[in-house]
Formats: sequence, C-alpha cells, structure tokens
Amino acid sequence: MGTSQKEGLASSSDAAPIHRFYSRTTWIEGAAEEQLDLVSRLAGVSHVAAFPDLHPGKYGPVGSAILADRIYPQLIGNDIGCGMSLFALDLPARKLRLDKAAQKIRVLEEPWHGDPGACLAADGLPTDLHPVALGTIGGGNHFCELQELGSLSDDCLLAGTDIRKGDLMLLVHSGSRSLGMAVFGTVLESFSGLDLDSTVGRTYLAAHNDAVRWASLNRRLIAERAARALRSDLRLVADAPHNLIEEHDDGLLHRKGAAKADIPLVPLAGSRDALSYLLVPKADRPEALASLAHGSGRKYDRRSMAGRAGTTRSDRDGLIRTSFGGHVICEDRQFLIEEAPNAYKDPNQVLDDLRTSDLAQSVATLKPLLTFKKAVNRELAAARRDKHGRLKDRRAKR
Ligand SMILES: Nc1nc2c(ncn2[C@@H]2O[C@H](COP(=O)(O)O)[C@@H](O)[C@H]2O)c(=O)[nH]1
Ligand SMILES: [Mn+2]
Repeated sequence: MGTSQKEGLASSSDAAPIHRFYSRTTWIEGAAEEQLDLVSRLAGVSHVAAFPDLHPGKYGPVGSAILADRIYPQLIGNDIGCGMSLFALDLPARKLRLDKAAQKIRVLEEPWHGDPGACLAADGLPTDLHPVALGTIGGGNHFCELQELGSLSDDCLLAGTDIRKGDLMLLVHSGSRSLGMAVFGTVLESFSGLDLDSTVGRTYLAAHNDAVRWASLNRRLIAERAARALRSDLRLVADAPHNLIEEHDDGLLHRKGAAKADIPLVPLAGSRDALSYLLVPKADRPEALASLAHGSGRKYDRRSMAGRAGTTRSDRDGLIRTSFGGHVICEDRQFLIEEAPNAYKDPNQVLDDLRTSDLAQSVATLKPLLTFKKAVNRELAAARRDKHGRLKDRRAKR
C-alpha cells in the first residue's frame, strides 16, 4: 500500500477486528499481515476475515474479506469478478485420450467466434458490453483445467450432488479481462473510498456488477468451447467469484481472493501439479463473512520465480508435465516459470486450516489432467521463430 492509501487511517485501537482462519504454522508473509492491519484501519471498515491463502497484493491483502460502509475499488483491483467455475463433463474418463484432448483444447488459443450480443443479452447484459475478449482466458494464472473427480474417504458426502467419483470436470479460472481494467481505471485514485450514495460510487458499483456478470459468462463460454472441442456436454457445478463487492444488509462486502461461500459448493484451487478440492461451506460462521479461501495462495511473487523454476533445460521441459501424468499447455515460457507449482503454498495446509477452523468440509478431490494456460502471443511467437531461423541460417553459413 502506498502513502496515499495510508492517509486517514484510524489508530490501531480503533481498528476493526480481524478474524484469522489459519494456524501459526501456515506460511503467511509479514507484508500480508501488515496489509491486513492497514485495511482494518481504513475508514468505515467494521470487520476483516483472513484465510490461509493470504498473501500480499498490489493494494491490499489477497485472501481476505472486508466489510465496510464505503466502496474501496482498490481492494478489488483490476480483475473485477475473477473467479472459479467448475463444470461436470458428460464424458466417461475411460474414453479420454489425453494426448488427443491436449490438441483439441488448443481451440482456446483462437479468438471466440460465437455471437456475443446474444450471449450478453441472455445474461441480462448490454449487447455491446466488451464483446471483443469474450470466451478467452487471458494471462497470469488464469486457466482452464481438465480434472478427474476423486472421492474422499466418505463417499456419501457426494450423495446430495449429481457428480460421482471418476467424473471428468473442467475448472475455469478467469475474470473480466480488459473490461474490469477499464472499470477500475475510472476510479484508480480513489484511495479513500467512495460513498455508496455518490454518483461516482453508484456508477462504479453498477459497472462493477456488470463486470462480475461478464466474468461469470466468460468462464461459461470458455468451458463450453473446451467441452465442444472434447465432444462433450457439460453442466455447471459451482460458480464462485473471488474478486468482488456485494451489497449486504450490514455493509459492503469486499472479497479479494476470497471465494463467495454463501453457495452450496466452492472449488479450492491447488496448482497445476497439486490436487484441487471441492468444498461445502459451513453456513453458521458469520465471522468468515460468507467467504472462504479460493486457492493455495502465492508463496513467491512472480518476479522472484526466475531463479526458482525452469533454470535448466530439463527443468523447463518438466514444467509441461505434472507428477499426475498430466499435460500443461502454455506456450509462454515466462508464464510457465512464474506460474510453476512451487510458486504456490500447499493446498493441503489451506484445507487443514479451513477444516480446523470449521469453515468447510471437503467433499471431493480434483486431480489435474490437462491445464491450458495463456495462449501463445502469435506476433511474439512469429518474431521468435524468425529470430531462431536467422540464427540457424547464420550458423549454417559459418
Ligand atoms: N488447479 C490449478 N490451480 C491453480 C493453477 N494456477 C494457480 N492455481 C491456483 O489458483 C489460485 C488463483 O489465485 P488468484 O489469486 O490469482 O485468483 C491460486 O492461489 C492457486 O492456488 C493451475 O494451473 N491449476
Ligand atoms: Mn483469480
């Protein structure tokens, strides 16, 4: 947090209570704790909940839920509406040929050629709302992952659902792309928050709400594209956004990297080389602000990953395979390294903390089989190919 954000903070004694849902042994950076403290002293903040995936963010702690009587756009940031949507595929695992599926899912590298106006209208959004990026994943750690559902020791936990052990699933992590960025751009300097009753506050919240719905539609379109490529039908199991503001009776609930948990099922993402989990949230924990951890959380920031993964050729080659025998499709080497599994904390520790805090029960494991990350930047790839070709020619002439 910058100095402009620290202006007007309440003293520590007037700070809002912070509920931490993690143990002493959980990996939490000091910088994230400092951000939590600062957020708890922002004007109008009445309660903060922090989850075990907590880590420092650009403007505030990721892995937290904050109740306030003002709108703090910085706590949400650019990627308004980012979330995880889980879909069950109508495709028997025994029919899956992973190598073929890995080729087919590359359809996500292409722009989407559907009818954006019709899809936007069907979801109650303006037909011209940022059609250009619809159906595409984007960069960072956004992904579309084919997973196999595994049961935990107690099979009957799945009894109330229509998913079963062995089902193939798609977990899509994406947000509102450049739409969210544009919405955030209109209030970039509003560090002291926006009054809900002001024109700027209302205008931001309306645009934010559209971006949240756009992001959810985008995840569905991505999943539909992948399912069609795999020649399967699909059905939605859970749609859990984790970057958003909601108006509640007791205030404005800001979730930054905290999953909306007042829904029946919530995915907890691991990494491309770790299990993810499907959680049933407990309803009777008001201190958790109807929220849960959304993933493992970063252990190392992107910049510090350069020396931690992909340092040798064999290490780099290994980044596109997983210990589950899975494939990773990501043509961008930098992303492969920045998003290497060791950039993340251990999802089992996150799960343990959620269980110990009695916030959620895990009903299934989700084993990664095929992870599609950012598509190749075609111009960059062409430039690289040209350079490579020129180098080869030069060597041949020597
Ligand atoms: N199953 C996978 N999970 C992944 C992958 N890359 C990251 N992750 C997890 O997702 C969350 C997303 O965090 P966010 O703050 O950017 O929304 C992260 O904490 C990881 O646990 C992946 O390839 N597969
Ligand atoms: Mn996200």
